[in-house]
Amino acid sequence: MIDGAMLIGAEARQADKRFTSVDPSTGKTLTPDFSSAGPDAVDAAAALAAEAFPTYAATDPETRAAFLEAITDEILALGDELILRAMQESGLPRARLEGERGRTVGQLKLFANVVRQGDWLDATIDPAMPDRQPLPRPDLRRMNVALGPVAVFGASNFPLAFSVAGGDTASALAAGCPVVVKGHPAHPGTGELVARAIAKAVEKAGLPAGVFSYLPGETNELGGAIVRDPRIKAVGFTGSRGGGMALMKIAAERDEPIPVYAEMSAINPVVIMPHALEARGAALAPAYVQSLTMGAGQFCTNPGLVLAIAGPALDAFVEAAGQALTESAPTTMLTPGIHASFEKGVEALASHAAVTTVARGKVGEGVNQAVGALFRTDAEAFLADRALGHEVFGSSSIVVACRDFAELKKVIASLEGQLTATLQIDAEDEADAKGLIPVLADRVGRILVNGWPTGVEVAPAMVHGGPFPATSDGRTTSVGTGAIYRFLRPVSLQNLPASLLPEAVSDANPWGIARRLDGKREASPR
Ligand SMILES: NC(=O)C1=CN([C@@H]2O[C@H](COP(=O)(O)OP(=O)(O)OC[C@H]3O[C@@H](n4cnc5c(N)ncnc54)[C@H](O)[C@@H]3O)[C@@H](O)[C@H]2O)C=CC1
Ligand SMILES: O=C(O)CCC(=O)C(=O)O
Repeated sequence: MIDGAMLIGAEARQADKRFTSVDPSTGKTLTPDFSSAGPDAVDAAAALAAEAFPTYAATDPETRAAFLEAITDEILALGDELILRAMQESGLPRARLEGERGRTVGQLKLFANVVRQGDWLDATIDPAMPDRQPLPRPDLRRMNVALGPVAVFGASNFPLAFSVAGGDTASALAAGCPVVVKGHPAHPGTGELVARAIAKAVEKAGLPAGVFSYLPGETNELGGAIVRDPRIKAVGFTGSRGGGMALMKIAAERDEPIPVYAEMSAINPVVIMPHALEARGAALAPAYVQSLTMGAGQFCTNPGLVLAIAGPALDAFVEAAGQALTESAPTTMLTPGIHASFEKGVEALASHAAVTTVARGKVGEGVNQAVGALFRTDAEAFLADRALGHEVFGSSSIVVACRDFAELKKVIASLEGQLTATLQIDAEDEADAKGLIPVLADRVGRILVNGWPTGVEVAPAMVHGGPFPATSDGRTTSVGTGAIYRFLRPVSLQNLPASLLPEAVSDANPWGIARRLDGKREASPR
């Protein structure tokens, strides 16, 4: 059911102030209208979350894992209503949204297994050494504990997998943190459906209602009020650099500053190494254009920058890429605002004196259509104007021709922090590529070879992060099992009698988790 409510724990409430969403493919306003949550709702949701925190954080792994799995059941039970609403609100096609639902459910299940397996607790026991000279060693036991209620800002470009029940929510709930979601105003109906599914799972699991609340709204005041609330202890965010920075500032200025894990902007350099360029430059073009234009280019992993050494092989690549882009179909963007900012970004590049427009995609009928754009410049111009390295969110990319390898390295070193870097290499390029790895690792969260950066695997070894401004904290990842560590902190317990020890570090190990005992990894009892 969608009736425009906000969810304060189990309670669906309507706010007097309302907002609407639009179908970006038609520009028409959708029904119903939605509650625009105000300060009272923030206060009530944060109070419930704080009340729920001690009980929820103390749940045993099996209870918490079963709850995460119950959320997946409730999401799947929404059936086609969820997909149809998400299609209407985002302009994304059915197949993409069905895939995204699969990813959302898969992420929750993955975190359920993570919770059961127990490595996230990092349980570490250094037994007492009462006879040690010159001083005895105390009994020390360390484990991770949940931070407290977490605010989650869903992303517009993944209305399921990075939104209400997305990776931030899944990892925070897995860590034992209640979640207050600030719903993205571009897909409030989708958000409400998923929020109601989570609330049902909370109820069925017999957990305190404050484990999850959902606050829809279109104002910056709402987001600010959630982050300012003293009961909120961490923030997960995916969106614009401006939005992420604003929330970081608010969080830092609180009486008690809190961490903000914001994933913001990136242009994801692709380096085509000389032998690969020579041998198969033109052949690389179609896959590059496909990665660039997929989903109207609305991925933070979109390949927005190509670096290579100038010459006939690069010219052939650019020509083939231009040709492929010319044939690319226009695609509906997520919101009128995102479309307008894409057009503005493309216009700024197109009118730049040092930039050539190589090609544009097909122009279509209708509103909010992304027409792909490919540009070319040289390294000197790129290095002289930082604006050329700013993200244009959508299917826009710029090829930078470098004089030689030294200049190419200079361009890489000049880049802001990025989510990804891609190397296209042949066997003969490997020696030079090896030298680039540390330079790239200094700038990005993920380095990939002979692939394309869009499409992030949800896996234990994934890093979807990177130095600022790709994210606000390059020590973390927002995708994959590592995302749980953003919402945990270590606590050391010294000389506690057995009766006071939490299960995770008690001698009996009733949860059967793998631990580190006296510096050595214990064999996993599982
Ligand atoms: N890094 C990424 O993955 C993504 C980046 N973007 C970028 O963001 C632009 C706009 O897209 P949106 O999804 O609308 O992102 P946005 O950053 O404008 O909004 C994201 C969420 O943060 C809230 N918010 C934004 N600014 C705020 C502020 N100053 N104070 C409090 N709350 C605030 C919004 O209400 C929304 O819930 C795109 O054109 C693109 O450049 C968008 C989607 C994903
Ligand atoms: O490419 C993907 O699968 C994920 C990209 C992403 O995280 C984003 O666009 O926000």
